Amino acid sequence: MHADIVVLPGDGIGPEIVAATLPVLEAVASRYGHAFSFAEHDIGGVAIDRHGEPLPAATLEAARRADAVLLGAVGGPKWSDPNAKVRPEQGLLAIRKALGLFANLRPVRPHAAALGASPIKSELLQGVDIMVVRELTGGIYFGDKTRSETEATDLCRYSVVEIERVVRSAAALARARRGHLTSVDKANVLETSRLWRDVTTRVMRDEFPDVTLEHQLVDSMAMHLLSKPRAYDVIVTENMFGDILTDEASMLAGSLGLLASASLGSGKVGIYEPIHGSAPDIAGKGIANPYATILSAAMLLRHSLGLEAEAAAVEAAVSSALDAKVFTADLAAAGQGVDTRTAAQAVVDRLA
Ligand SMILES: NC(=O)c1ccc[n+]([C@@H]2O[C@H](COP(=O)([O-])OP(=O)(O)OC[C@H]3O[C@@H](n4cnc5c(N)ncnc54)[C@H](O)[C@@H]3O)[C@@H](O)[C@H]2O)c1
Ligand SMILES: CC(C)[C@H](C(=O)O)[C@@H](O)C(=O)O
Ligand SMILES: [Mg+2]
Repeated sequence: MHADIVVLPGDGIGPEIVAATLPVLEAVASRYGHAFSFAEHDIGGVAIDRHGEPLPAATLEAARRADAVLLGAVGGPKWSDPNAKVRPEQGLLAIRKALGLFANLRPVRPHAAALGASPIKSELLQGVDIMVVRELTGGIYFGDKTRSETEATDLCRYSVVEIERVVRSAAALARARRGHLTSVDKANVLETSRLWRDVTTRVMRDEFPDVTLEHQLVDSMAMHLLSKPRAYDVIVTENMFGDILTDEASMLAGSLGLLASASLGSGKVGIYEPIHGSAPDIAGKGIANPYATILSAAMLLRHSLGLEAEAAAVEAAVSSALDAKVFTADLAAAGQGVDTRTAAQAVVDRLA
């Protein structure tokens, strides 16, 4: 098949991990007889520097026309002045919203060879396989904001429709997996969470009676996630809770550099990006872990291009590289670790 992939490297380690991932997609294309074309565009801080805005119209237009979007990361100290008028992160939020990507799938599957990198006891991690579905275009991220000399506000708003559609996405995934959905909210305090709980209960009762539903408050969820991670199958939650819980969940896998994501809507185009950020502390050193981005490319093959065998081959190649202890510094023993390109090459070699 032929596919047009828009590539948005962004800032910090973004260009490094994206450059490491494109050869993996090229290797897939050559092994399976596909033709992928890559068109690079600016987003985030680099777009502010070059175009004065974090999401240039040309970037959004290209993304709309593409089959899929592969993104690195945005942001960094250069653009983090609290009084700055425009921020790199606005570009990311704007493209998610503009493309209607309301469901952000973040799989958490600790790999046996990397268990030693996790601060959690290995016996709690065996067999952990969680899919977090984070609502991505609503909630406090997108509500009205105000700021005066003496106070500031961020409005948290959810509509019934916004909750229904993401719960349906998560429940469909649960049905195809182990049949269990955990909905995370703060219904003991927040009105938006009480609506979330009511809508979720109704959708599950009426449309997914075969999927078991459990409600969990977000604070205790943060604890249970580390103390009994095997108890979870699919977790669905609102935007900010999902952001925070998935960075926490990365510690089950051993590194933020291992967690991939797919941002999906009702159309064909999705954005595929690691869950981590631009990692300013290691940017430019060539040592970032590329596996999260490579695994995001696997999700791109699966969800936007429908290439299941190819996606599975990329995942198997990453697993095999991990089995062979091809570890970047975040996974390796102190003072050790291969560079970004070496890790990515190990994946390419296994696909050849
Ligand atoms: N999707 C995105 O583009 C995205 C996501 C999160 C944060 N950010 C932005 O990134 C900037 C930095 O944020 P932060 O430092 O809080 O979070 P971060 O995720 O960039 O980094 C947190 C820690 O994890 C490490 N890390 C992250 N990715 C890694 C990788 N692939 N390999 C090895 N180590 C890795 C970093 O070195 C750092 O120590 C901020 O501007 C933030 O807004 C962007
Ligand atoms: C950079 C930021 C806007 C973003 C988010 O909060 O969605 C990031 O943390 C993520 O997880 O993708
Ligand atoms: Mg985040």
